[in-house]
This record gives sequence, C-alpha cells and structure tokens, in this order.
Amino acid sequence: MSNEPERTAELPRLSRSVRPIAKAPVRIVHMGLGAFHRSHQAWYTQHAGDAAEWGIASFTGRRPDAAEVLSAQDGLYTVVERSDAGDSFEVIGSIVEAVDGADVERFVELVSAPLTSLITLTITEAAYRLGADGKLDSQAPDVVADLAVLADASASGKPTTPLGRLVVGLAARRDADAGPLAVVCCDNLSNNGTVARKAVMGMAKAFDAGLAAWIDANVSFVSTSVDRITPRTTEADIDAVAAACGYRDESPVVAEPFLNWVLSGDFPAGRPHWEDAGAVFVDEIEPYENRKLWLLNGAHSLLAYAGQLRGHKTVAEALADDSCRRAVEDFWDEAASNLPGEDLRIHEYRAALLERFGNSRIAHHLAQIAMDGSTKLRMRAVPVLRAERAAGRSGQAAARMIAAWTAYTATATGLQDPQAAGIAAANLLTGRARLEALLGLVDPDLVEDRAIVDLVEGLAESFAAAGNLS
Ligand SMILES: NC(=O)c1ccc[n+]([C@@H]2O[C@H](COP(=O)([O-])OP(=O)(O)OC[C@H]3O[C@@H](n4cnc5c(N)ncnc54)[C@H](O)[C@@H]3O)[C@@H](O)[C@H]2O)c1
Ligand SMILES: O=P(O)(O)OC[C@@H](O)[C@@H](O)[C@H](O)[C@H](O)CO
Repeated sequence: MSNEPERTAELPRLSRSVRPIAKAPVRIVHMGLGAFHRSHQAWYTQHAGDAAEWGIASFTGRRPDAAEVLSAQDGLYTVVERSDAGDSFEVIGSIVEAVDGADVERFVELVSAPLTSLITLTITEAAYRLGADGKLDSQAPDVVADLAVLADASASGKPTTPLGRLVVGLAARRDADAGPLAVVCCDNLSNNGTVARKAVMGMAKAFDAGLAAWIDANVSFVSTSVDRITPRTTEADIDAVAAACGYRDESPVVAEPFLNWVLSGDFPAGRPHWEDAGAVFVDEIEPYENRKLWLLNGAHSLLAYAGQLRGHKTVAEALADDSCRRAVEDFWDEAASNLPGEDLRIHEYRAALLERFGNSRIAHHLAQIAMDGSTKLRMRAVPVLRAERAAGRSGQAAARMIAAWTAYTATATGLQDPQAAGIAAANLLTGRARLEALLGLVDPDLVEDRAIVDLVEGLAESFAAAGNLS
C-alpha cells in the first residue's frame, strides 16, 4: 500500500503472532468496515469487561480492499490516538474476521448463526437510500436491482446494497429459527434506529410480507449517538506507526482522544458490557442525537462548504478563519435555542468542540465531510432552520449552511452525492430556478416557502462574491 521507507521495510507485519491477542467467538456482525467502525465500536468492544466473549466479523461495503489488508493482519490494527500532546498507540483485536461485503454467503451464514446477537452498521447516511420524504427510495437503481434479485429466489444474482444483504441475512435467520437479535445503527442520522428499521422494512415488505412480520417481532433496532472524529488514514500515518511500534501495520486508524456512545433500545440476545468502556444507555436519545448532529456535524458541514469556498482544506484551518468561526458560532446559537438546556450542558459542549475542531494534528479534510451533502443537510441544517422559523426567527445561520452548499455544488468537480445526477441537472439552470431545484433535492418543503428561498438566495449571492459569509 505505501512506498515503505527503508528503515521500516524490514519490520514484521502486524499479526496475532506478533501481538498474541486471542480471538473471541463471532457474536457481532458489522456492515461497513471503515475507519470509524474501527476507532469506535471495535474499540468499545475491546474495552468491555466481557470482551473475550464478543468477536466481530466485519464486512466491507463496496470494495474488498479493507478486508484484504486487515485479513493479512489477522484482523489486528493500531488505533493512533492523536492530540496536541502527541500520539499514543493501541492494538485492537476485537475484529476476528474481516470479509469482503460481496461475500454474501458468509454474511448470511453468520447472521443466521444462533450465537450472533448483534448486527452493527456504519454504512454512511446515503446508503439507507432515503428519499427527500424520509422513506426508502424504491426508485433508486441499486434498490430496484436488489428488489428484483430478492423477488427471484431461483436467480443466481446477489444483492449489492447493504439493505438488500441485511434483508437476505434476516430471512436466513428466520428460516434457521436462530432467534431474535438487535440491529445497532451507528451512522450519523437522527433517529438512526428508526431510519434503519424503516429502510429494512421497506425492502423486506416489497420482498416478503411474512419476513416483514418476523422482523417486526424479532429484530430490535437500537438508536445511537456516536462520536469520535476519525479522518481517513494517510501514508504518513502508516509510516508513523511503523516508526513508533516496531511492526508494519498497513491499516492503522487515527482518531482524536475524545469518544462518546449513547444507545437506546433493546438487546434481545445480549450485548457486550460496553458501559465498562464508557458507553451510556438511555431511554430518551433524541436530545443527545440532536446535540451531536446539529452542533458537531452541522458545524462540520458548514465548515466543509463555506471553508472550501474560502480556500481551506481542513477543519482546523477553516476554524482559524474568523469569518468561518463566526458563522459556526451563529449556527450554534440558533441550534442551542432549540435544544433542551441544562442537562445537555451546551456551553461546555460548545467549548469542547472548539478545542476538538482546533486539534491541528488531526487533518480532517473538508472534502471528505462535504460528501453526500443533500442527505446530510436534511439532518444537520433543515431541522434547525424549521425550528427557528417556527419560533418566529429567520434561521439565517442554518440557511447559510444550505446556501454555502448550493454555491459549493457549482464549483466542486466529481461531487459525491446520492443525488449527484439531480444536482448536475440543477446546475445547468440559472437563477431562482437553479436554487429551487437544488433546495428541492434537500427537502421539497423548502421550495414551498418563498421566504426561505429568498433568504437562501440572498446568502448564496454573498458566496458567489468570493465566499463572503456576511
Ligand atoms: N469518521 C467519523 O469521524 C465518523 C464519526 C461518527 C460517525 N460516523 C459514521 O460512520 C460512517 C462511516 O464513516 P467512516 O469514516 O468509517 O467511512 P469510511 O469511508 O472509512 O467507511 C465507510 C464504510 O461504508 C461502506 N459504504 C460507504 N458507502 C456505501 C454505500 N453507499 N453502500 C454500501 N456501503 C457503503 C464503505 O465501503 C466502508 O466499508 C459515516 O458516514 C458516519 O455516518 C463517522
Ligand atoms: O462521517 P460523516 O460523513 O457522516 O460526517 C463527517 C463528519 O461530520 C463526521 O465524521 C464527524 O467527524 C463525526 O461524526 C464525529 O463523531
């Protein structure tokens, strides 16, 4: 993967013989073997008091690479905790099997095994294939293709979307009479358990009404608020681990020291003692989710679009720009007015965010955060805008995030978004028609409100004038 500097080329590759960590039995199946899963859920599982009972089989989403690299290391990798004070290194061994997501046979085998108690998800917001109305987009080409595969049991085709694979796995679990289990959604979505449930049920119903009823009675969808800033790994990170640890790890993960996990829901087949590692279990998750999605992720999206328009590359760089920082603080003021005050300790949370965002040793690239904006803005900007307007205020700071996105879409090349085709078509239009087409992709209701379109239009014009944020 990297061009190994000479001094590290002779080092042994990280594996369970280099670091003898016993393998726990697979009881968790994960979908979305990315950086975040490894810095968060796998870290919490390793730090649970009963970690020896809980192994994870982790499946990639779209490509086999991550599974191949990790398999060559027996599932082991290094978490590099990075702060201004320096780096610390820990080998994580809770992933006992790393598998290409296209290996649907192995996925089905594990989901239908009675020992499997949990399916965790970090498949990204866009992968839930929700339309602007919040329901499964059954017209999305990959959903249409998977529904066709599911409908024809005799066909040799395999589902390609995570939802299709999950539905096939759950059908096999029902057929094997392997008992209930929990699906734990760890993507940045509001009400993520409910969203996951809707998406799975939407696909299951179209496939087999009996399966939908079985899922309803046997599968618990747990909602979670997840937090740990985890940028993409770089070649320099790989070299830093080699230099510090004395082994070669081709797949380390760099993360900030802060981490947080709030969960709400039932675990009918049990779960690790994640609370030993600091996870918190609550009855009412919405305030925690909104605090995190609006204050942290909302500020991230604002910085991603406004910051890039102003020539910045990372979160820390954009935050050091007074204009961007003011736009963030204004957005936080609006968001905070719509969060229940004391329990959530908003003041402390904001102060901590400024410190976390300012961690300049974490190179968190705005281009990565900017992806899938149409889905993200629906959860990060629109609810605050709506709440502000319902309270008789303008919602200008939330509208600014949307305005920045509209300006960004006109400049970005190779935009990654589930609505990329619609965005490209909108950008062929001009003036008000273009703006309305873009807003409609985020949320059709926005276009119905003339005052909102006026507000966003005025703010977007400022961006066109050299990224002016006022
Ligand atoms: N990185 C973070 O700081 C962070 C923090 C909190 C929550 N999250 C959540 O975790 C998700 C994943 O983040 P990451 O940093 O691990 O990303 P990543 O790119 O490292 O990994 C994403 C994983 O999901 C799969 N995937 C991506 N898009 C898919 C699609 N359309 N269909 C199927 N599979 C798909 C990928 O193949 C990969 O396995 C985020 O989208 C977010 O919801 C991330
Ligand atoms: O991961 P995404 O793409 O949903 O959002 C980008 C960032 O806002 C996000 O990864 C945060 O860093 C993370 O949510 C912090 O816990």
